[in-house]
Amino acid sequence: MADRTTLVLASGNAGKLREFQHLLGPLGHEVRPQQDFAVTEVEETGLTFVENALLKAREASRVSGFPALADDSGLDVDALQGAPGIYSARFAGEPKDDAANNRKLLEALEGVPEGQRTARFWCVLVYLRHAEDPVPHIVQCAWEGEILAHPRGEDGFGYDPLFWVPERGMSAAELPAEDKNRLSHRGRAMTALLAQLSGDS
Ligand SMILES: O=c1nc[nH]c2c1ncn2[C@H]1C[C@H](O)[C@@H](COP(=O)(O)OP(=O)(O)OP(=O)(O)O)O1
Ligand SMILES: [Mg+2]
Repeated sequence: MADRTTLVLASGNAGKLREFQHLLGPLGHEVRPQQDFAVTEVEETGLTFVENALLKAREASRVSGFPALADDSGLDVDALQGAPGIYSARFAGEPKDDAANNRKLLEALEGVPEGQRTARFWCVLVYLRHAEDPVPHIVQCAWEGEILAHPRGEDGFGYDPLFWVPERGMSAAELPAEDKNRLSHRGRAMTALLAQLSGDS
């Protein structure tokens, strides 16, 4: 990514937008939400995070004419054999609802004791220089944690209130934004993507 790139974030998620602006703004990059260009949500028909991220990035770049960054992410819970996984955003059905998803996750894990509630967030980032870019930059990162029995904290988004961060002894929704950005699946994936892109124009 060149110095001071303007890119479109191929996401309708305000929580992701906040985190990417925090990660990329200080480096001089302008992160514009896809809503600025009237990009509408694509159907996430892939069977993997990477396929879904590619679909989102391609559409946002096609419509906006800018390089696009897409994030497809989700929660992988061991006791649920990897669910909700790529279906995390709609775990409790349509329309997407974080509170309903969190309730459904707690129900699904009822009776599962501490120690067997291990989980991880996955984040797959795709960067396309243009809509027909045949060589997308792709990174995949996980963030290990455990699913709490009760929500804690007010910050973040999505499943953050139920995601225990062992290395910090608090939930992801209790972590200061700066710390979440440094530790999280998304923060570390962005760092890895920037490393991959350095030297690229
Ligand atoms: O740091 C996170 N903290 C809490 N929850 C998170 C995080 N990262 C992903 N998640 C959850 C939210 C959503 O339930 C799913 C992502 O689904 P995903 O399709 O990638 O995003 P989305 O539909 O909200 O927005 P969009 O597709 O427009 O980018 O995983
Ligand atoms: Mg989505």
